[in-house]
Amino acid sequence: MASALTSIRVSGDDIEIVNQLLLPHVIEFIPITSIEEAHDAIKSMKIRGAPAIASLAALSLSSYISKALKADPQPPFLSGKDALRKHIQPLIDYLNTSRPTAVNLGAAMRRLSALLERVALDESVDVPQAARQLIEEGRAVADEDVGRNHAMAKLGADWLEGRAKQLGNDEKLNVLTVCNTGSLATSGYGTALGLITNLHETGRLGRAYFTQTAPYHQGSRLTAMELQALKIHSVMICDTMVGSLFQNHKIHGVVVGADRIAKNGDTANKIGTYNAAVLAARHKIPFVVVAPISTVDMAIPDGSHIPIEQRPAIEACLVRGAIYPPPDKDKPSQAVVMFTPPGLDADSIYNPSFDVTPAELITAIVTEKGVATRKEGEEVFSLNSVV
Ligand SMILES: CSC[C@H]1O[C@H](OP(=O)(O)O)[C@H](O)[C@@H]1O
Repeated sequence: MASALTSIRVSGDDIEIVNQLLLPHVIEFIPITSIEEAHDAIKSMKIRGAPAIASLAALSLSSYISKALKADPQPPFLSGKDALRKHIQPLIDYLNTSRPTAVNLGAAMRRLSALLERVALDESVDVPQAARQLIEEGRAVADEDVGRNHAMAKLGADWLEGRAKQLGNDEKLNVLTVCNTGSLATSGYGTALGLITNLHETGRLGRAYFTQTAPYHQGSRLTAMELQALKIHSVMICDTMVGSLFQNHKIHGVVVGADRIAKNGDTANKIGTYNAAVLAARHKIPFVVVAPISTVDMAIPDGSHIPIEQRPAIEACLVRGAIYPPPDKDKPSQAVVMFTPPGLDADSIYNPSFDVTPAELITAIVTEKGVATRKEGEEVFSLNSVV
């Protein structure tokens, strides 16, 4: 199978991430040696993608505890259960502030907080054992990701093929995706891009279309690179061309990832997803969300409760070059081009990083547990069977 790119590399306590701000022109792995560096990498989008940022946050906590134990078998925060809880919980809370919309990060941090609470209260577990359990749990968050991506990819691919056949289609499937949901957005294989990869590997894929996904260009910079590495024949379109594509080409499905799915199925995903969903409904094209169970937030009733991250105005003004971030006085970058006249400031730019697609525009929601569809005449989902 063709190699795919890797978002995170782990060797014992050592963590490296590929700096996604430099892709596709520069492939540079940078070490993440502290909780603060992990937080910065997520916030600045050196690493992005809902599952990938959850994995990095969890791994960075594991590495922190493991390295502290190796440096000093009795670090102060291991002097007792209370000290452990008082030291570790603020680190978990801090990691959770790095980006607001993707719920996978919050789910991973809640999972580690719950374990911390359990071991702190469990008198049968001593402090070193508690520390080891936290280390293992953080690593498990990342390790579990690839297997579930393969599972949801197959479930989604099989469902999409079945739906296409129901609609009288026996050709290979042409699908459109938005943003990047592959190995660079996860711990491997991907979610929506995993579904496309499964269709390719099983000889069921016609053509994969993807949008550039301005302003961060996850499509033209990252998805293009991943599909090339996977040797999948694909076609890139500008975000504004989705309607024309649907008017002039046979598309059997739109498959996208998610950052947070509300209890009723409303889904927050990369900006531009809602546009594609409205156009897919107009053209009666199945619209499929592919995401792990950790993306579903059953605590919120609908999409109006999902926090939408507003990104810095400067990011919306740049034509992506080889080198990002924007040039600064110490390191003038030769590759970044300002796309707008100077002087545009935060009040002149609207730059939400995500939008919310209402459940009524979504045909199916796929997790590693199954495929949910809306009941006939229903505008919302019941997701209990897939979480
Ligand atoms: C499987 S990645 C999910 C989700 O994350 C991406 O956002 P970002 O690149 O800003 O982290 C995009 O919305 C993907 O669909």
